[in-house]
Amino acid sequence: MGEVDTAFIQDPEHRPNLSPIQAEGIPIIDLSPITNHTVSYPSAIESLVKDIGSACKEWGFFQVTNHGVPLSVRQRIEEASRLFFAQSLEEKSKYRRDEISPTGYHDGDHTKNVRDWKEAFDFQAKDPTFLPLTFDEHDDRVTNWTNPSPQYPPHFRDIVQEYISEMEKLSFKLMELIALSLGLEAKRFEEFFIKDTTSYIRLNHYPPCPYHHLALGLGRHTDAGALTVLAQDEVVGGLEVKRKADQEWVRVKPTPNTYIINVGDIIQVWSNEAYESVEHRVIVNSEKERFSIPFFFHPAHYTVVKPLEELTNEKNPPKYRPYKWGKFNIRRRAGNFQKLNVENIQISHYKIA
Ligand SMILES: O=C(O)CCC(=O)C(=O)O
Ligand SMILES: [Fe+2]
Repeated sequence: MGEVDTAFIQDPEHRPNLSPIQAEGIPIIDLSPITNHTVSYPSAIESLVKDIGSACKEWGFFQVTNHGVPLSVRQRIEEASRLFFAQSLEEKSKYRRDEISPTGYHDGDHTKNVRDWKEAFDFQAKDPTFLPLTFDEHDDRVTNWTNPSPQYPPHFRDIVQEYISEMEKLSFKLMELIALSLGLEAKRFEEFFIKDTTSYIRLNHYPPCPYHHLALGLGRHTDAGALTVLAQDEVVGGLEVKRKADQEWVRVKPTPNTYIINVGDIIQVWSNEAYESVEHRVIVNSEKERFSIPFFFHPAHYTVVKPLEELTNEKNPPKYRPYKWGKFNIRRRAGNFQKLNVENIQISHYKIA
């Protein structure tokens, strides 16, 4: 990534704190009541739903154990990610994302107009994925995105696809628990994700950064989708979450074979802010590289997102105007591509004042 480049330098108030607060409080939730089929007491599920509800309310984040995702599937994708990024830039650039085909390799992302110290590879869960061609509200044209197929490492596509299907299974289960925790039917959200999902996986590689005190691996942001399921590197931490209780950045300590879950902007809107999509960011390390793999669980592009009727009433009127998910999504992704002169699209733009 070359020499010191001012594009990476964060404003002083957004620079990392070099003696971070380690988060003890981010709840670790044991999913065995739903993954272990011998456990079928309603009371076990009931307390699980309660724990998920409190975590979503208090943190917007939680970690899961006994999640049912085979460790071997995770190890295979982690290995594939390492092998892919270890190649030369020339090789990786053969699979570079562009405005026409926005999946694949990229290393020039910006978050809030500051460049992120990382490289990444995006892979859609459905191939092809249908999305609006432009973010112009009046343009109904739809396009399809397909995934590139790197030659190396061997079986890359199969490995990634196998992992994605595990992530989808887990996400459907989590959405059921979240629905129950909001007092809704377990399958309330299912219809939005069954057909034409726009979910995708991102392989992230954060190389060591010589000016880690000035730059970030990924600038502060909320996730735009419904849910994110993140596999964080087991050794090199770096994810920081803005603690709702006091607005301090706290570091999420890596725990082997757990997934970090956070609710995204869509759940914030559906729940009419019962649950909030919390800001997070990634710190880089001066010596060690770090890898992570978020899975972004996203509905079909034509989904109109708005506060659910069951969760709003006269006393608690809708806090957001309806918006089309696909338009919002591609506008956000376009903003990450390059430096814009305007602020990137945020969910707050749809807030009813
Ligand atoms: O790398 C991480 O730990 C977090 C990544 C993330 O927040 C994102 O890609 O949206
Ligand atoms: Fe994120």
